[in-house]
Amino acid sequence: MKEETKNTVINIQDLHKGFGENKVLNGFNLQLLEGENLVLMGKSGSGKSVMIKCLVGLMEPDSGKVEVLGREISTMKRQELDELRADIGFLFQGSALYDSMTVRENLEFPLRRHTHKFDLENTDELVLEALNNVGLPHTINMMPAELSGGMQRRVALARALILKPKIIFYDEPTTGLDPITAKEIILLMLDIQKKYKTSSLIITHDVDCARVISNRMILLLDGINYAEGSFEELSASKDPKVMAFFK
Ligand SMILES: Nc1ncnc2c1ncn2[C@@H]1O[C@H](COP(=O)(O)OP(=O)(O)OP(=O)(O)O)[C@@H](O)[C@H]1O
Repeated sequence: MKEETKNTVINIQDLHKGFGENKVLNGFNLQLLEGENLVLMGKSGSGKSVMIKCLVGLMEPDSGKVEVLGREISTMKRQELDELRADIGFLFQGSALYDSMTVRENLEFPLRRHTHKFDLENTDELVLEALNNVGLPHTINMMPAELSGGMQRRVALARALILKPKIIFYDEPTTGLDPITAKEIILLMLDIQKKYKTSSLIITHDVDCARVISNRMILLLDGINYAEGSFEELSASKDPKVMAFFK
């Protein structure tokens, strides 16, 4: 399929957001196409989290357009936003599993929050399907503390997938993992994209992760989408500011 015929699932145009004198986003643009793995790179403090918060309606932009799955976020009511969030899976930095809950309970949690989308009678089936997707069905009754870091990340991925989201946000999916486990997570992300045709926005500093997973990349610098292109294009750039991302 040609790129221009694909649907745009996220459309951010001319986004501005500042805190007093601190102008964080200064006319930032981003389009995520259906089925695409888009990697967003930006230095610490460049505004990646601020952008994600604007995307899911947790922060109000100063100006600009933010559309997710064809809907303008600023016009949506609280309940509509909640329903939209059921179409978005999150994999946060450091897994963020609930320590006091078993793996099963962790996975059931999003199902209970979004009963409009799923029938709770199918919970067991959905939990097992999600765990099978990440190769960990045997951990269902274990506590997060009993799992290795890589296994916790995979369970967190299963939890992000359980609502069969149209879009997944990955925030530093490989941070804190050894290179082999990081690679396993990246391959799993690729498998999942193939199987469910999800569109993914991946925030990472990990150049290897970006190389393997990205169809396209955006570099966030000085509050704007400073550079955009494939990994090959950007990593061959002679612009010192772009080169700094690939060192
Ligand atoms: N609620 C807030 N109030 C004031 N300033 C904020 C708020 N949230 C974020 N900022 C500021 O916005 C800037 C961007 O922060 P943000 O958390 O988006 O960075 P980031 O790119 O996600 O960084 P990291 O890679 O370290 O997670 C920082 O200067 C931060 O201090």
